[in-house]
Amino acid sequence: MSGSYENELAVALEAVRAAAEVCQSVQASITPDVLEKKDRSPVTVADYASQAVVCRALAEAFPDDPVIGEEDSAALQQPDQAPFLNRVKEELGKVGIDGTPEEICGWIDRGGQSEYSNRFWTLDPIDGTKGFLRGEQYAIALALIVDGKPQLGVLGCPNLPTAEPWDGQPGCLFSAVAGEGAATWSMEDSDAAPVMVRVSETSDPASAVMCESVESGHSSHGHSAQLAEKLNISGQPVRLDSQAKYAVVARGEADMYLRLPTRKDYNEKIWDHAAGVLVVLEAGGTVTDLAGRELDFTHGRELRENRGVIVTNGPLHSAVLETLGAIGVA
Ligand SMILES: Nc1ncnc2c1ncn2[C@@H]1O[C@H](COP(=O)(O)O)[C@@H](O)[C@H]1OP(=O)(O)O
Ligand SMILES: [Mg+2]
Ligand SMILES: [Mg+2]
Ligand SMILES: [Mg+2]
Repeated sequence: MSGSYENELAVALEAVRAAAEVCQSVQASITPDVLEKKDRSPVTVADYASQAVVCRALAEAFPDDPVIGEEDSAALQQPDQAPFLNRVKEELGKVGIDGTPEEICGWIDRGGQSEYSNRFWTLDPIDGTKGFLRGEQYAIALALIVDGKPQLGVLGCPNLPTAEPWDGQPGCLFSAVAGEGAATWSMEDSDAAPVMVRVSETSDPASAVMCESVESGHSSHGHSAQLAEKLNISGQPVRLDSQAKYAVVARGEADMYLRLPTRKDYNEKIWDHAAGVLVVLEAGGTVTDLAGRELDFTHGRELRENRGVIVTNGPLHSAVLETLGAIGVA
C-alpha cells in the first residue's frame, strides 16, 4: 500500500529505531551509584547522541527541511565537556555511525531551528528524562509539521511493553500519518508488519482509566484528583513518564491523559506533544487544550497560545473539559 509521506515515514522509523538503540545502550549503563549521586550525565550523553542520530538521518534524506529539536551542542562544545563528547562519539560508533566531534556537533545543531516554517520536523531526542534516569518509561518523539499541522508522527517507546501480537516483550514504536490511521510496530523485530491501533470506546466517565505524569511538577496531580472525584472515577491514575502516555491512550489501555498546568509561566514545548497528538488523533481520539482549542504548532518552539493539554478517547472529552471548568482549572 502506498500512502502519502511514505518516504518520510520510512526514514523517521529507521532513525527513531537507531536512536532507541543508542538510548537503551546508555540506559543500561546506569548503575545504582549513578542514580544515588543524582548524576545526570547518562541522560546528557543519550540526549545528544539521540538527537545526532535522528538529525543526521533527516539531513541526509531531507536536506532542506528545518528541524526544531530540544537540544543544541553549545554546552557540549565547552572544553570541560570533552568527556561527554567522547562518550557521545563512542555510543554513535556502536550503531555504526562514525563522526568527528565537529560532525557530531553539526548533526546535533541541525536541530537548532526555532522559527516556524511551512514544513519542518520537531524532535525530542529523549522525552521523559526523569523516567530514563529511573530506568522506566521514556520516548524518542519525531513529528513532521506541514502548514501548522502534524502530518507524520513517530514515537519510539523502548521500555513500553508491546501489546498483541508481540505479547509484552518490551519495546514498541507508534506511527501515524494524517488521514491514514495510527499503527504500532515491534522495536525488536523490524521485519514484523505493523498493527493498527485504536482508542477505547469508554463513554462512562466513572469507569475511565486516567493517565498522567509521574512528576507532580509537570502536571497538577491535585487537580486531576479533583476531576476524578467529580467524575466518580474510582481507579487510580496510571502514572508514566513521557509521550508513552499518548501511546497508551492511542491503543486503548487508558482513556485519557491529562497535562494540567502547575504554574502560569510554563509553556508546553512542541516536541513534547506533536508526535503523540497525531498518534492519538489518528487512533480516533481527541486532543485540545483546557479551553477546548486545538494545539497550535505555528509559534516556533512553544505552544504559547495553549494552556494545558487534554487527551481523551473522544467520547469522554466534553465531560472532562466541562468538569475541569467547573472545578476552576480551565
Ligand atoms: N515544569 C514543567 N512542566 C511541564 N513539563 C515539563 C516541565 N519541565 C520539564 N518538562 C517536560 O515534561 C516532559 C516529561 O514530562 P512527563 O514525563 O512528566 O510527561 C518532558 O518533555 C520534560 O522535558 P524532557 O524532555 O527534558 O524530559
Ligand atoms: Mg520532552
Ligand atoms: Mg527531552
Ligand atoms: Mg529536557
